[in-house]
Amino acid sequence: MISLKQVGKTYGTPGQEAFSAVQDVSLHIKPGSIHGIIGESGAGKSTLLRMMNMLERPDTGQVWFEGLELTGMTEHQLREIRRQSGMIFQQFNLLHNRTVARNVEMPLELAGVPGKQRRQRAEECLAITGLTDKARQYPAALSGGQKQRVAIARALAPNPKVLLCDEPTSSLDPRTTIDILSVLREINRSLGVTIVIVTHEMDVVRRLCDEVTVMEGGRLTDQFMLPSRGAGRHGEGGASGDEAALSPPASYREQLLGKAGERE
Ligand SMILES: Nc1ncnc2c1ncn2[C@@H]1O[C@H](COP(=O)(O)OP(=O)(O)OP(=O)(O)O)[C@@H](O)[C@H]1O
Repeated sequence: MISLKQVGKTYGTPGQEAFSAVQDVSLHIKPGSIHGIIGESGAGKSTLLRMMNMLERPDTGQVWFEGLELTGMTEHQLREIRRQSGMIFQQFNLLHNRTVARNVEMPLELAGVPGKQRRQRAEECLAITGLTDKARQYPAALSGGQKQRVAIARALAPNPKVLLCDEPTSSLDPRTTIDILSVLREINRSLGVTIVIVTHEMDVVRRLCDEVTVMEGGRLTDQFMLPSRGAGRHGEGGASGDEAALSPPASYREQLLGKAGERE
């Protein structure tokens, strides 16, 4: 699905000290999987995610998407590829002067899809995320969890193969986090959409992911599969987001596999 081959990214302008945000990372995202990228603040997780659809161009290495090498493509060529990869963010990024339905229609408008088709697709996507009754509301009238559902519906509108999720639950309370994770899980299960999710919360990985990559100081320091997603694995709490954020990266494997193992 997506392969990163020895990618690296350095930030900085001439005259400033360069900062190496990601170094020599190789990673393969399997089709149909839910892949977590976990690590502390500044570890390079978002940069890595944004390189997957070339919103951030790597300085070194290659990015492959569905057998196509993106690294040499022009912005014009990348636009089509980006339609196949929806993105969602911590802060939802909705347009406040548009209704919920018109937010969801937005990527279709940009792609030149005719109005009737757009409205129909927006309805379908809002049904998938359980927001049919909110179509005519404005974002200001919605809760955080509902706003994120709108953002997910909008990302789904162009029928992407993958959803790239950058800390999608970090501004939500624990109950709403669980709701959003179940929406993502259902999208993966019923529509076959591959999901890549960046998070600093151990519990998000534990509840949702099949495989996890650990980032530390711009480098990939560990990668492992999680036991198959069963009722036991989803049902229990484990470390809270705050505890997880304080955990040293070296212990992610132990904590994730240990906790999952206990419940098996
Ligand atoms: N556009 C930029 N210009 C300069 N430095 C940047 C830029 N974007 C990111 N960085 C730096 O690169 C490093 C990695 O950032 P990145 O956002 O990828 O990390 P992260 O693991 O996602 O962190 P967080 O969880 O806090 O978002 C950080 O030190 C950050 O300050």
